[in-house]
Amino acid sequence: MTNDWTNSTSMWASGSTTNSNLTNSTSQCSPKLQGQTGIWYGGETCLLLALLIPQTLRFHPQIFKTSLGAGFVLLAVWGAVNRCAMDVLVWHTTIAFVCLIQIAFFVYEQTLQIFRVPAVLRPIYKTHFAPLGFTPRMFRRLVGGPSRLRNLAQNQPYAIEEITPAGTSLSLLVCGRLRVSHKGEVLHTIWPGEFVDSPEFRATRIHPRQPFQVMGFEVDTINSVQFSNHTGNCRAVLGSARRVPDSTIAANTRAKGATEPCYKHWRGHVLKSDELCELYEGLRLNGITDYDYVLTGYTADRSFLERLVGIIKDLKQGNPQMVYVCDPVLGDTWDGKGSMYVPEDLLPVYRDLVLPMADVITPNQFEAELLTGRTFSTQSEAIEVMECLHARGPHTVLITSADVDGARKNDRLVVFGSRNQPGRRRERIRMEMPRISAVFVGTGDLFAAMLLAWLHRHPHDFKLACEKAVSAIQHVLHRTFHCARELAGHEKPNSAELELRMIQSKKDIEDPQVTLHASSL
Ligand SMILES: Nc1ncnc2c1ncn2[C@@H]1O[C@H](COP(=O)(O)OP(=O)(O)OP(=O)(O)O)[C@@H](O)[C@H]1O
Ligand SMILES: Cc1ncc(CO)c(CO)c1O
Repeated sequence: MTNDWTNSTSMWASGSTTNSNLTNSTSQCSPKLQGQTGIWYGGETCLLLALLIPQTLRFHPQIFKTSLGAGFVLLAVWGAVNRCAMDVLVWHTTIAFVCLIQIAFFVYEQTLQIFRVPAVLRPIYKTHFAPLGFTPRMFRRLVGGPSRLRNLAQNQPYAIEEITPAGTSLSLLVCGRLRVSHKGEVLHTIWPGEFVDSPEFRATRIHPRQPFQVMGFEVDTINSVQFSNHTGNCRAVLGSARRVPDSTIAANTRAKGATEPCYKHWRGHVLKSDELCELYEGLRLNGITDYDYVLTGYTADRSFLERLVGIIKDLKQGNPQMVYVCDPVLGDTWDGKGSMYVPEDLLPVYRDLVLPMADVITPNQFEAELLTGRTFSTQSEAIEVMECLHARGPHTVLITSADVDGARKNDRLVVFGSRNQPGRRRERIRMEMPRISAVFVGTGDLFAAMLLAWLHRHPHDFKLACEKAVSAIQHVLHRTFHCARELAGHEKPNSAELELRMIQSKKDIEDPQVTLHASSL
């Protein structure tokens, strides 16, 4: 044993000393010091252990570094007690020091970093992520970045079949429990630490351009007009400018002193009432007319509107639960003066035939006044007008933009809502917001679409549905305005620059942060 030791000592020394030194130093080593073989073997064993521990072991990196460090410490100690090997002492002390730093870093990562992970997420980290080799720092980056913590109130749904788009996210239940049910029947429970997905959902076609489809509705669209672009506010200035797709319109508009920009040209077609009937016939023949909602907007032709009323009647007969949401597009107020931008003979059709069929309507102030024959400039008058509209049929009325009590002068815009549904308490709300100094197009359409979607999601919370609908629109408009200004530089943004940023606002449409609150009246 002692002989072996002497041999191996010479081997260590041979790298750094000459043969004569070697002989010299070996001869100087006292037998007592040579007896420190235990330390040397201990050190070597630790190094061997570091190499041998399987990488699949849970704490492999820690054990590896610790036994490496311990091995080098022992070898350094051995170097210290053995005067013949100062170089061994220095070399191993350095390596041991490096190991020590690494171990300290590990300890810091594993113990201190974990405290920077939100307490509620620590169990998930320990059970799901630590075993995969995620450090707390990586986990923090994950939960702080692409994923987010969502709190659900008691009985608040996580996802609803047919509404929540399938396959857009994967979640892990952190605490509490979720019941999975289908048609009221409980299928199973999801417990903390289990993944939550919507695999049971039938895949819904999602086209991000369509706010409805983003919200999980499947939509069959019939274009009452097929235009190249939005005709915008030219209509409001020109009065009944329908079916005059002519560049002279824009020239005229500017000549009349319009302060806001609009597209100079537009081209396209208006769908004829016969064509509408043909399309409906196709749906009917295939038996695919079981709609939950129908939403109508811009219509430029009296006979088209009359046929539409017939179709709504037919659909309601087939499905008495079907909800008809109508945006009675008639005109708007421009520079304090209201004017119609559809033929005047549409007004009696809307008033006498459409309103009695409609469940929800979204007129602007001018349209509400036309439909009731009453103007309003105060809140109490607005309430009276909404009552008149209820009396004509719709249980839910939203006045999308109004100028009451001098709001316009202060660059503000008011939205009124009223719900008067049998079996429910009557509700009225008011929302007020700053008017953005730009003229957007398509906001009325977006309003009706958002209202339908959020009323569907929150059937028992009218106020919240209105808040979400209007907040979503405001997010879209603020983003649009901001982008348009950047594009326009020092100029005033034009119509093309002010096209609504729908795609960029997908998240705000799906889950709008409520930034505008409604007051109950
Ligand atoms: N300049 C603006 N500043 C702030 N919000 C606006 C502005 N223009 C429109 N909105 C938002 O859009 C919503 C719809 O308003 P808008 O007046 O365009 O509807 P509308 O006149 O009913 O549309 P339609 O042309 O379909 O009749 C408003 O409730 C408001 O939230
Ligand atoms: C052509 C046309 N004219 C007017 C309106 C009402 O904003 C719409 C709906 O946005 C439309 O499409």
